[in-house]
Amino acid sequence: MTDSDLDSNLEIDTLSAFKCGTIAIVGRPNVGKSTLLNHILGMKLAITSRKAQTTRHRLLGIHTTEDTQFLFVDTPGFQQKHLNTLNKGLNKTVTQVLTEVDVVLFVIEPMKLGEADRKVLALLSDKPPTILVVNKSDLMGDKGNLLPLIQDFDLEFPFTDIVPVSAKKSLNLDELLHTIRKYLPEQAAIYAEDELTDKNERFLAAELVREKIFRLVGDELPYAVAVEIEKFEVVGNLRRIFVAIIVDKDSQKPMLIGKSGEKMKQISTEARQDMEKLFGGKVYLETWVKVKGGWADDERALKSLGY
Ligand SMILES: Nc1nc2c(ncn2[C@@H]2O[C@H](COP(=O)(O)OP(=O)(O)OP(=O)(O)O)[C@@H](O)[C@H]2O)c(=O)[nH]1
Repeated sequence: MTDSDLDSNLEIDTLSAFKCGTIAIVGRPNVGKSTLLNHILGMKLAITSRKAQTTRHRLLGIHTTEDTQFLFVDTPGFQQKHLNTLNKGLNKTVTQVLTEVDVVLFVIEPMKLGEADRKVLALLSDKPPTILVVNKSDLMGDKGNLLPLIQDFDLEFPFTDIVPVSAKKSLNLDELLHTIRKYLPEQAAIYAEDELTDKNERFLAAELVREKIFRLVGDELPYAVAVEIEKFEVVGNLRRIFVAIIVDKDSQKPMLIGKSGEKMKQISTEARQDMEKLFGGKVYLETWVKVKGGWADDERALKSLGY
């Protein structure tokens, strides 16, 4: 075997080494973080059980390819308005998560950075490599417009890479994954490929209701809301699920329930449809709102609700 044979063998080894690591997706509301994750995961479920996981952080989704396992971790929303115990805990978690992952994706829309973007940017350190993901590139008519923007961004933060994508149209997502891969450590996969759906259904049902509340009710309420599965019965292919949505104060009830119960109905319908898709069978879902005064300030209550 010649030296050059050896070199090329080494090269093949490095190229095919399996990589596996954690990624956090951050950005101000509405830039398309969830859409991006859902499209990377191929519309598979973007949540997994927090109980059965072996990584330190709560996982949102796993994407496994031939040579890489991408573990997307949750960074609970950064809140400044209401600093109760829960929110303080969440803020601490987000900054901690952002120093512990292997790569951070900072997502923006193709326009100059605004105040809300800068608030998120202020949470980042230059420790894990941070990729600037310019989402919604499909909305940009002339690609040349991106250049002056990129020069601006470069001055604001030492991004390691800049990748334009369209999450909604699944454009350039392969390039993004390829860029992320560069920064993941070489190690074997932590999860089996089918792990994503092999989770506790009670937990997943609660997550789906929580997700709908986040989506359908304004910005302020969700941090004062917890979701408790009171009963979960399986009868043949039918699941009967009874869910209490817990709020802090009576005054928060109308926000959730909406005019003549419209909001609550929408939350339940959309959550039920997702559950049926996920569980592959019919779901009977009953939801109601319960007031538990001061729950967000009571650390013991938080623990009992799984925070
Ligand atoms: N045109 C276009 N719209 C997009 C794209 N990605 C996301 N959107 C839209 O942008 C809106 C916000 O997307 P989300 O994925 O909910 O944004 P998010 O950052 O997760 O928002 P929060 O949950 O509020 O933090 C939705 O209406 C998406 O359909 C894209 O690539 N192109």
